[in-house]
Amino acid sequence: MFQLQQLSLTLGSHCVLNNITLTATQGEQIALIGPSGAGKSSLLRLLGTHHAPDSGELRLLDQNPWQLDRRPLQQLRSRIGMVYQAPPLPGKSRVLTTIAAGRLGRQSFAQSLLALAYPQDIAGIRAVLEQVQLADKLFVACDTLSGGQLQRVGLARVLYQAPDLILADEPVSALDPVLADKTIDLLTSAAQARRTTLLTSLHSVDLALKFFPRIVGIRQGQIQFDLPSSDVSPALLEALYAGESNEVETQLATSLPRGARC
Ligand SMILES: Nc1ncnc2c1ncn2[C@@H]1O[C@H](COP(=O)(O)OP(=O)(O)OP(=O)(O)O)[C@@H](O)[C@H]1O
Repeated sequence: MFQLQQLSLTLGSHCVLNNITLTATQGEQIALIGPSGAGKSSLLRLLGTHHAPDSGELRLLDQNPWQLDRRPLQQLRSRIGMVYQAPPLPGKSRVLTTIAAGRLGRQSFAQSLLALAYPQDIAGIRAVLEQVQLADKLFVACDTLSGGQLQRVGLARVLYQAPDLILADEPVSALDPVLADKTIDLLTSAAQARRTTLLTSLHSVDLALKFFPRIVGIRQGQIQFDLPSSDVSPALLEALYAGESNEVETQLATSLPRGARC
């Protein structure tokens, strides 16, 4: 499904990912945990092809995205679903249209225009909204929703897209604990039903251990452990989260000269 081999990423003058080796097979469900600034979002964005690595090898759905032309790269991206902490949804757009847009990458330009102007599959869109308990919001504009509701619309859009790989970055950060639990349950169940590979960053270690069979701990841009959840001990977690995130960022910022690479 994806393979990262000794991969490094520098953003600005920060070495944000350093020598990452990570593999996932089809249908695997992995939680990514670690302190703030550890590099979780950067790793997800790199897998989502928003960042190109400085060095190392990346295989994504059996392809190297950075060797593809524009059209095949677009097709590859349409097979990846990103769930964001704050989904970049167009405020004036209705929820119905926003969710219909989840499938645009798989359609022709003409089909896409038609689907946006006159969404056909209203029953299918309503069904995914029901899953995130927002069926009553089908026709409302996105800018009338709360942060937690927007997060769930973003998740519904990816469920509707039905991609081969879901990359979720803090998908429940705006939800209360009960709803967060239900939403991660839904995400993992939906992924399991379709054998979709799922990589999710989470600040809640409890949710990670409860729902994910495999846990990857990341700190200062490096993988600290990659273990079955049953093997993640309190000592490992203490070491992973030791110190302040500010300290981590300061160390990364000061350890490299401006413009340096990992
Ligand atoms: N565009 C950028 N330019 C320069 N540095 C960046 C950029 N994006 C992220 N960083 C830095 O990369 C490091 C990792 O950031 P990232 O957002 O991946 O961490 P994270 O583990 O997701 O943190 P959080 O849990 O707080 O969301 C941080 O030090 C951050 O300041």
